[in-house]
Amino acid sequence: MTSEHKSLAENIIPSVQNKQLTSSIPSQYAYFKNPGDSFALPGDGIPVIDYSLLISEDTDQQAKSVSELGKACRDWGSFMVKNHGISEELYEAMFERCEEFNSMSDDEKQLFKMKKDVMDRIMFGCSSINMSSTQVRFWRDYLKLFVHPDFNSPHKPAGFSEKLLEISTKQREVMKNLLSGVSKSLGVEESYLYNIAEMDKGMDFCVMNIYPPCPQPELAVGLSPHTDFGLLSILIANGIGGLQIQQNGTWFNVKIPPKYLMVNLGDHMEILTNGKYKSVVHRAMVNNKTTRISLVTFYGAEVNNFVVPTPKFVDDNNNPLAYRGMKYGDYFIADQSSTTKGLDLVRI
Ligand SMILES: O=C(O)CCC(=O)C(=O)O
Ligand SMILES: [Fe+2]
Repeated sequence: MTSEHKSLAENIIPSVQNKQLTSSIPSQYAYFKNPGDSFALPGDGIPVIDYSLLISEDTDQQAKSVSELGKACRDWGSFMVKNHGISEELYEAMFERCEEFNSMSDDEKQLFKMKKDVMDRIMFGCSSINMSSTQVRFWRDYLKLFVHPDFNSPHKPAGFSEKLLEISTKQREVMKNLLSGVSKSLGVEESYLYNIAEMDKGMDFCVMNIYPPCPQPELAVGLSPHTDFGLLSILIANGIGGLQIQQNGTWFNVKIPPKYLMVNLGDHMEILTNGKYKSVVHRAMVNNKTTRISLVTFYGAEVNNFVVPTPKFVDDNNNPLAYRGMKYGDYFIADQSSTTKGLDLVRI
């Protein structure tokens, strides 16, 4: 078993479970150089979209919500969603299963490690997926799953797969309505983004991030700054803070209230809109008290869909073509496995 396939718990935590020995992290996990580098302001101004209004039959209410959504996409590239109709109990039950997964022995978890490449339908691992592409290790374990068009999930712990399927199905509906709202906010037909990216056959990629308590949280990082691939990502966490998003160069702490979803616009929203809406830069912090778990689903195009800026958002004067086209599957593979990542793969 190579060390990157072991979980953090197996690699590091047993040796630090005895708290007397736990004062420092191994040097390859030291990310922040200065104590102020992880500073962020309170994210109280992060927009909140009322989903019930977005899908309301009342056209005035809906138009108001669409306009707020457009502003959130332009100003932040991210927003929270309330009144989405998915029960808090379902998410709580899911996080219980996530904790059970985390408590399984390393040998059990290794059943799900990457066997071939980043297109493996189920992948468990530690730190980042391709160790050679990041110099510093991330303080996290992950379980990556393709959940659409075919649904994949570990067969244990009991109930994990059932709860995840229920969440995937319900969130897909929310994603579809959010894309309708975003399309309307762009002045195009409501099914525009969904159809152009062939989202009915779209690749939904779900990642469970597990960030164990860290003895030096001011030095380590759970995930370094990045943007997500796909049109948008829906993120929930087990009530523990750690996510930070960047707006105009300033970092903000995200506190996701229970019953809310966090939504981040992804690179393919930026590409399709030729930069009118930007994917949001974000990172994950760790703490020294509690294991934080986040569950993120990246909603992207059909794997063979050639994603290219929409002509409507390109003109020779103020909006020259800013990104070259690339097949979604190729972008995903490159982003996950090469040193060139994210929009640098396609920026003109
Ligand atoms: O755990 C978080 O809050 C962030 C996770 C994330 O950004 C990701 O998985 O891409
Ligand atoms: Fe992310």
